[in-house]
Amino acid sequence: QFHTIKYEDLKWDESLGQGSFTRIYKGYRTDIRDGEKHCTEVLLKELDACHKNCWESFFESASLMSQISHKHLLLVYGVSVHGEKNIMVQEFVKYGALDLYLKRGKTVSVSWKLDVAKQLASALNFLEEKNIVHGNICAKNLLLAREGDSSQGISPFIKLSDPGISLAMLGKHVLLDRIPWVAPEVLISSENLTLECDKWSFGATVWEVFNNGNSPLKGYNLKEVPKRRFYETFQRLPPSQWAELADLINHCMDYQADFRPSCRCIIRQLNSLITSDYEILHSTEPVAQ
Ligand SMILES: N#Cc1ccc(Nc2nc(N)cc(-n3cnc(CCO)c3)n2)cc1
Repeated sequence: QFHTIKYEDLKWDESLGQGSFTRIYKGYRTDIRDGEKHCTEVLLKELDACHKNCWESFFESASLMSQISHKHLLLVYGVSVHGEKNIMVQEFVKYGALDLYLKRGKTVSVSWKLDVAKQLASALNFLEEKNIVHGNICAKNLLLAREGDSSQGISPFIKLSDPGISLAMLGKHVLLDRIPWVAPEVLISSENLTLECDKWSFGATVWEVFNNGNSPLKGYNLKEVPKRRFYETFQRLPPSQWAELADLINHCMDYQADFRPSCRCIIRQLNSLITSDYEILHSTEPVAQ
């Protein structure tokens, strides 16, 4: 169900950070194709040795991404096992995780943000049609392959990363850390992980993109108020001043899973968001009059 890659064909470069129970590195993979030696830039995602009991879930995530291909889904070349090391070899996506890109203070236009939302919605629609639940939709798992340039009319290009270790394997504290991306019903039991949960996470991710990568509950992480209160009191994320966008986000983040919109409905609503007036009224950069 996935390609195995020889450890000796991999070379580690700099460390790029970490995910849940994993560390990521820039790296290179040498392979011989049609008699020629190729050296490809790759992203090496290594499962922490102390969580090696999660290796099945780690490889399940790799296998999921290897079995389906879509332009907005990350390409996973395969996996490599070497002693205690479990490594997923992914395509190296040029600009990395979208949350960090946005936090770095890159000003992007409203239409740039809408393009990203539409691309994520099309990836989700593809998964929904195949009845595949991702389970970890968030801006950190959106990878930016092309920056885009609104002055040249070039749109950004994102790829949805692998879901990583499944929620069922993660401890309660990791699940609490995923509020408000994780759907409320999943917090009760990871058995409740369905396609509808990805709609909830989609809403939280669109909120992040339109709030320049800011964490939705930044002020909330105070110790005295446990994050679970956010769900127990049916709270909502601070609404965007763009009413139609706020409605779409709240519709996706409906506490009733079956009230959440289908992907087709999400795509229709995104396409109906007219950027023109909003762009002029609210854009940060001056719009040519
Ligand atoms: N400076 C810089 C820079 C960093 C990284 C990349 N490239 C890349 N390619 C991938 N396939 C996956 C990731 N990645 C990043 N964070 C996660 C964890 C959350 O999924 C995964 N980054 C490019 C530039």
